[in-house]
Amino acid sequence: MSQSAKIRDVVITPVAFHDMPLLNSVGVHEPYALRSIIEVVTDDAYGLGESYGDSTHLERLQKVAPKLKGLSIHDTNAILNICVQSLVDDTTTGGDGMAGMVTTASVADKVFSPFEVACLDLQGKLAGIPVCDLLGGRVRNNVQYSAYLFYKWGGHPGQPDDEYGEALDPAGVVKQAKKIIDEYGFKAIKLKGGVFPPAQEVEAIKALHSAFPGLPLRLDPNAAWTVETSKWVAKELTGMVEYLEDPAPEIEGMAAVAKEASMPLATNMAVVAFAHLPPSILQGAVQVILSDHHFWGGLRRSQTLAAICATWGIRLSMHSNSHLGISLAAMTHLASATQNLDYACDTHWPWKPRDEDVIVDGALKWVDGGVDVPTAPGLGIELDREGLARLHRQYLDCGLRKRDDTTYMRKFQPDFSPKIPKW
Ligand SMILES: O=C([O-])[C@@H](O)[C@@H](O)[C@H](O)[C@@H](O)C(=O)[O-]
Ligand SMILES: [Mg+2]
Repeated sequence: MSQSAKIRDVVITPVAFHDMPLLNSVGVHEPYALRSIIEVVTDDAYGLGESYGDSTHLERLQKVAPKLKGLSIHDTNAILNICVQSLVDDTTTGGDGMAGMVTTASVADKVFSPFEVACLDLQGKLAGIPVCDLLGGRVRNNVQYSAYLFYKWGGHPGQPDDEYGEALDPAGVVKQAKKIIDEYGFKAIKLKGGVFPPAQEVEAIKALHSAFPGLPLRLDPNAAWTVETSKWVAKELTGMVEYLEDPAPEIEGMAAVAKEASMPLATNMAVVAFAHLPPSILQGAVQVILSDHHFWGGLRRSQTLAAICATWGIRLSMHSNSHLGISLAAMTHLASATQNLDYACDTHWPWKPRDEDVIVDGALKWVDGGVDVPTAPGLGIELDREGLARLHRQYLDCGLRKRDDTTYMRKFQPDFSPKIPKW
């Protein structure tokens, strides 16, 4: 093994960036979102990964990191094995920055993912080729993302309104969509639901349908509806949405809705690990899987998921959570090199302050609702050490150590219940 392919060090830095009060079925986003930034270091270079920033997840990353020293950046199978073995007794669920919405993803896959991405970044740098080439080569030069709308408060309580302001009814949602689309040029729209009674959210989709005729729409209540309610919504929105995302909980609930819904059902909650695929396929529960390399075990395992989906006629989209530029770069390389990942991907990018990131500006270019796939070696991004230090300082000062949308919501609405299904 050449010296420069050997892992000399792994550095994990927790960071926090400002977030807006976005509403969902489990509560509301806190003023800061947490992430972890992973640097895998060789003698000559570094590779970057990004993951969740909750303390439980950070502890898991820290447990694995020292064991990677001395391994080759090409031996990602050995890295995965170390993750599996180190975490075999870890049966705690959650603790990963998903606020209890995704609870059954594999712990080892979540921990492995940022190390794998960082190794691919290094492999690309070493070979002088972009990560998408390591993944089979780009099939698209620009990866499309959707306008990801949220019901939201005007600002965090006690603070002035943010640049997006309030969106609590159909008119507010349409106004938000116009602002986001004007700025980014998105060509598909997703509304995060599960916040208001379903009839109100149906009205919001109808308002979007009139305001943006022809644009593909999606509604995602994060399993806040019963099977019967889901069937009613599906009927109301026939011909208006390209897919309905996680209307009801669990594979069985989705399967029952799928029997009657006219549109495809999509998920990032019921099917979130390889073990969920057989029962879901057997029951015809979902027609679209929202992949997410952060919990499906990295970029290559996401491509394995893509191959399984292609085999079984399941379509692919991409899920997101609040994230920074390293994740956006990784998502973009993956989608550019995965033929059947052809729905516009989700991203929380517009909700992040433009001046808060850990990568040097300019590498990721938004063009016509998508990101141009970087052509520089590796992920095509560089670490902005000043930005990293600033967001790490923010992490230390903000006091948050896990994402907890429910507790934050209860400060203002003490009787709030995150129980699903709600309606
Ligand atoms: O950011 C949020 O509130 C979302 O609800 C997120 O946590 C979900 O995981 C996600 O975007 C989804 O599609 O379910
Ligand atoms: Mg979803």
